[in-house]
Amino acid sequence: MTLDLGTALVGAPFVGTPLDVELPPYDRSGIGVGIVHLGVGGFHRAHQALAVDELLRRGEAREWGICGVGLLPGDAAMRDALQAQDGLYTLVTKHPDGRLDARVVGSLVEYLFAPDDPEVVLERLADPATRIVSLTITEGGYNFDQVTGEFDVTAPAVVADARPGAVPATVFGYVVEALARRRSRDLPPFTVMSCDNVQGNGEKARTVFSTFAALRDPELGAWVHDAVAFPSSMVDRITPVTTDEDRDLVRERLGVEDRWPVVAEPFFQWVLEDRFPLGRPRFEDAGVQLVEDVEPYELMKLRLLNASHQAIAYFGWLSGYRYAHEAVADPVVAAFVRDFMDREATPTLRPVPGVDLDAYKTTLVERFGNPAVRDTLARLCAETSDRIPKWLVPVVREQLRSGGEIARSAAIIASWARYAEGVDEQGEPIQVVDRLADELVPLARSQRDDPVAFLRNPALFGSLVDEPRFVEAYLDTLGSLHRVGAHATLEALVGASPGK
Ligand SMILES: NC(=O)c1ccc[n+]([C@@H]2O[C@H](COP(=O)([O-])OP(=O)(O)OC[C@H]3O[C@@H](n4cnc5c(N)ncnc54)[C@H](O)[C@@H]3O)[C@@H](O)[C@H]2O)c1
Ligand SMILES: O=P(O)(O)OC[C@@H](O)[C@@H](O)[C@H](O)[C@H](O)CO
Repeated sequence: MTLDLGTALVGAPFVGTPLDVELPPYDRSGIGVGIVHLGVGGFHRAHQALAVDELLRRGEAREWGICGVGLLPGDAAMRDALQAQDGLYTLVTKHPDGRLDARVVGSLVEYLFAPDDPEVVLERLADPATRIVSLTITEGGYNFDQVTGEFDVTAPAVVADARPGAVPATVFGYVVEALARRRSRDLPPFTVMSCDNVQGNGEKARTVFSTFAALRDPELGAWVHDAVAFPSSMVDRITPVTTDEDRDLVRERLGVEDRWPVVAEPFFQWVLEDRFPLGRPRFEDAGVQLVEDVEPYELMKLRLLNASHQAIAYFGWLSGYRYAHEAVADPVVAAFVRDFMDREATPTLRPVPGVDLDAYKTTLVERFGNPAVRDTLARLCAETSDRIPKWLVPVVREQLRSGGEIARSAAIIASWARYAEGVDEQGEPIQVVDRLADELVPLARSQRDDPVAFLRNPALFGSLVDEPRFVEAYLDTLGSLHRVGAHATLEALVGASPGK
């Protein structure tokens, strides 16, 4: 028997299913919207929405249901899937030994596709019941300069949204217009909770939203800056892109017909600053760590997990692997990643309360190696210009300042430059998915004649091209990648590690 989330469950009591899937055991009617989430992709559905579902199962948080909002044209597919299923979807947790857990998540009680009716979204945001607006809009969504950290006021979509009376199209236009409406109605502002992999994501969100608001009206900008709370967070759960195989698995092994299930690893972590003037759900009851200062956790995660993902991505792809678990099953790749973590990323970290960093790093390599998750290197190789400058370049800068090692970080950047040439070691094309691909691919191709061409991009690398120690290490790897290929280059890098 197959349970169709689009028909069987809507409006029906979630009891009596013969299937081995946990259904929401709570009554979904009457759950109020207290959170509006912008950017409902895989991650939100595997993480925050799960936490709220957990609270609902405990009989809590009935005023904290989530209204998901898609802002970009590409979100029409999520609208079609979720609206057909009354917001329900299956979350499958994949254990390394092949075991699966599955539950149908019921916390997304509404989904709005903003281009369908911007006014409905604005009024949902401005509604007094909305007390938290959360975001997973990707690193690129914040529209700030990688080096200066400043909001790019020249982006055409931003300029258009800042015009008086504009119908919003960007996240900035929506959030700021809604805040302006609340202010004019004497309503307190909602809390803006960023859940993106951006260092200092709360402060970054404050900067970009208040700068945008000031373009409309300087007084509004000052009010957004001072009156709106922007708690920072560290979020962690590897959530790959859903595939057709995942849909088949959900249908065949679990008996659920789901237009867009989500799959994730078992690990879940969320460390959150406790700054919610209008209140919040009791997230701690769902395993969330509420702390005063999130920064040490963020740095640990972005520099050990996310930067290591980039260490695996291009070397792995050029070595012929297509999945993260395949790449780290190769002892040379695993040794390289661990060396990078130990010798270059770790020295830049502050002590992290309650965390044994050695154990954390060991767990990370195990998580990358989970064969059931099937996280693709293609996902990790995408949009690098929003990732390496944010997660890895700061490591290089700090190590240069302190006289620490930088060979592996330089090698990771060189592996990106080699990958960005758009042709692999067998001469097969590589599809470079990056908002700057049109600029980066020709630059990378020119590096056979002009080896530092790729580095001459201050928006991505600042002045690294003027740092002789960095450039020497970078050129060593790039030359080796061209001469002997990715795997032999990694072997040499690992063999050259002190202590090996
Ligand atoms: N996937 C993971 O393993 C993971 C883990 C931790 C954190 N995250 C964070 O979550 C983000 C999203 O990841 P995902 O796996 O859900 O990706 P996804 O591609 O499934 O979803 C991304 C969502 O963001 C929206 N979006 C993208 N750019 C936007 C913009 N400029 N303005 C407004 N909306 C925009 C998209 O329309 C989509 O709804 C990541 O970039 C990262 O910051 C992801
Ligand atoms: O999704 P992004 O763009 O932030 O980065 C790619 C991965 O490194 C990231 O998604 C990790 O899987 C995630 O941060 C694990 O919690």
